[in-house]
Amino acid sequence: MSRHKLVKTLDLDDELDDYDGGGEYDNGGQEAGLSEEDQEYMRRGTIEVRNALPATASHITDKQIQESLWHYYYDVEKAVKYLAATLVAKAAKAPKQENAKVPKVFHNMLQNSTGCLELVTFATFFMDTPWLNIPKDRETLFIAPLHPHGGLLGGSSDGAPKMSKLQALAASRKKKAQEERSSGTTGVERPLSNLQISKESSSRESLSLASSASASTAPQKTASRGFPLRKRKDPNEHERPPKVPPPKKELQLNKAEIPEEDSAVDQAEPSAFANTMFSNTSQTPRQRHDNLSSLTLAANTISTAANPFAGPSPDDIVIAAQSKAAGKGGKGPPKTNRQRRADQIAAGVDAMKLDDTPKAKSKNLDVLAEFENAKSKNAANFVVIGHVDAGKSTLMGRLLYDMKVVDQRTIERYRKEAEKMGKSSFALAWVLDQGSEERARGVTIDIATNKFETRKTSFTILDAPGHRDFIPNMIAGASQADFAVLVIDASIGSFESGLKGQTKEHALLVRSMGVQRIIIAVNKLDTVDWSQERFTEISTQVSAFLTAAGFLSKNITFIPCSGLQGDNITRRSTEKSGSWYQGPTLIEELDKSEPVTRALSKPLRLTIGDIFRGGVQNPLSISGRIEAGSLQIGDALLAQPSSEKCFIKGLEIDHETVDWAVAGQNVTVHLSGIEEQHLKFGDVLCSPSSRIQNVTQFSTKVLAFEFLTPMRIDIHRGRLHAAGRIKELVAVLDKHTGAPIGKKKPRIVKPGLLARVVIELDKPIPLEAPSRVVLRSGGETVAAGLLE
Ligand SMILES: Nc1nc2c(ncn2[C@@H]2O[C@H](COP(=O)(O)OP(=O)(O)OP(=O)(O)O)[C@@H](O)[C@H]2O)c(=O)[nH]1
Repeated sequence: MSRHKLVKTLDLDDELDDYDGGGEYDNGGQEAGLSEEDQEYMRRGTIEVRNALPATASHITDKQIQESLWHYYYDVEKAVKYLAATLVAKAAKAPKQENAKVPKVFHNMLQNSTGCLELVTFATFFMDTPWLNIPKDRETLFIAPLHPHGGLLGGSSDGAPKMSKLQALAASRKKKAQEERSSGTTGVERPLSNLQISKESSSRESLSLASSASASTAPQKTASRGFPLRKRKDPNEHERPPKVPPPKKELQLNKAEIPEEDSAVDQAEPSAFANTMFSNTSQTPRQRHDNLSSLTLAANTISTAANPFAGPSPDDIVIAAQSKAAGKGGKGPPKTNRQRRADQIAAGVDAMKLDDTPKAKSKNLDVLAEFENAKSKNAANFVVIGHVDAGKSTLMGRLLYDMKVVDQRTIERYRKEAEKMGKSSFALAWVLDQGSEERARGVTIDIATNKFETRKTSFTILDAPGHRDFIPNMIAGASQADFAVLVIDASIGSFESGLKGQTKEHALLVRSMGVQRIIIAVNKLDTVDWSQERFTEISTQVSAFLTAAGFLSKNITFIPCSGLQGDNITRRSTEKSGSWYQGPTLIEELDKSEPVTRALSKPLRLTIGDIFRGGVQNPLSISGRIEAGSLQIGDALLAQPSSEKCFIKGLEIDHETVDWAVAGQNVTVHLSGIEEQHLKFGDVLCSPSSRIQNVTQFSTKVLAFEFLTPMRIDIHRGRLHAAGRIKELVAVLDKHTGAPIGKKKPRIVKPGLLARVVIELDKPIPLEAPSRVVLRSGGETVAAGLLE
């Protein structure tokens, strides 16, 4: 039978007849609403209650007994107790008085349901509830507050018998202020006079304010390591008369142009805040800084301008008293309010970084000439890619161990710790997987970098995570790589599943990001008894795929190995069954790396890979790879997209202090004149004279990995991730010539096709041709390509 038929056969009237309305019983006739069973209970209960009640309860009606029985679910004992306590005991008292205590609302409520409320009170109604029968000696004693609250928090203090000291203090200030105002002292003069910071308190402030005007001498480099120390303050500085800062524009205006309080109300000057928010947007960052600092000053001024609080606030008094009490024998006398205010201003100004003069003097080196003369080793970065658990970290751990970068003792320690976690096989991987989550999960999460050197080359390893969830981190690593090492798990089943998984995706990604050379480590060959057949099978399949992906055969090398056992990594395999391989070991193949061409003479581009605080006096530092150009200590930099200027205070390469660095090097830069909030991963540092532009739209030639339509996407360029959308599919392109083919503006681009698309970004980001970008959507890589 269909559901419709079922519905049709329902007789609504019948259904409604059966419905009793959900109520407990009919008010009009209780008996009428009771089932036969209930009626029997009620009859018997009434008799039992009647018998149990004392003779003095003869006035209690059957209806009242039945009400109580109904209420107590036919519990005779409770009903008797209730009736005795209410109707018998209270009968002696004046019913009028009792009723007067029952709130009307309660009357009504009971009237509706029981009709016998005139004898019920709150106390009696709930008297049988156990939590109310508390012995007298255990009852809580409520003590009403001595004085009602009032005054400061908005309540009226009228009628309050006493005021607290704080309230009294505030009230007296308010009064005093009103008196002052009526006697002619304007609210503007006071803050201005407050700005004349007293000699004894203003050394910090004057230092901060004056420092913007005076160019500081470049600090000397520390002899030890890291980067130059901040310029030490003159120890006698605080004894000198303070340099009074040049008055700020807004404040001068206040003083000169507000003659009368009334007119000030009518024709108020724009506030510092308004100036900052609505002034010409074309102003320089420095001007914005100035405005902001004015804002801070004004904010401090405003806080002191409110006359009732011109003196120490009640909080100040309490804090001062506390510090006095706590600070007996402490660090000197508590500061006065004025001193504290001066400190606040100084801190505010400090925070605004008025002083963005370089902290380090440039040696004005000819960096390119220095680089030529240095005859440094060839340097190469390689990214280690492959499907999850292919053995990438283990292989690199082995390499570092064999190259004596990591010692035996460390490996033993890792082995013991890993054993405790039931992951002893991961001991070598722990050399790179340093994070506790990585170790606990046995999975690489973020790029791990490490270094080792051969006679010819200084290598930087970028160990990428294999898990698909961390592909953005892999992209970040790949963007810094000169070539790639693709690790493949040769064990049965793993190679096959890896090929479907990230083996192909990673290889495609690195190729799309400009990597041309790839070394394939066919790993875990120990698990297939060094089968040459397996090695050949894997090599053939992968080679076909890689050439299709655009790698030239001459740039593809296969090496059979076992990272866990160390075969063919830095030494030839000692396995008999592996003797068929006579090719190079991994390290020999790595050492064949050609010197990488560096964009030395191009404008500086340094993408921020990491931001941290550390080192002497906690400077703000970043690290990343210089993609183009060069830099040296003392250079001015511009951070994009924030367009904030900063200065190089110190430089480090491989934990060694250096004076300069060039394209291709991974560098740590200690910065001055910039706050952390103006920097993000993926931001670009450039030279202010040849800045990278922030863009909101760009055209790119991409290889589609998935179907492309006008859709939302994430754009990845190294560490830079940004949200945006494919605004337009311009054309499908010929893979060899790059010329448009088919119809213009296709509605969809199929996987495997090359296409030109226009991307629109949600926010401006620093991008320029010929950057390589990866487009991802819903956790999938949908395309990768080159900015045009
Ligand atoms: N038998 C054998 N096992 C290996 C070899 N290399 C790695 N393994 C094991 O494979 C597992 C995964 O190794 P990892 O080095 O963490 O793999 P990974 O590719 O770095 O993993 P993700 O970075 O998380 O993708 C560990 O249990 C290793 O001990 C090898 O050559 N032979």
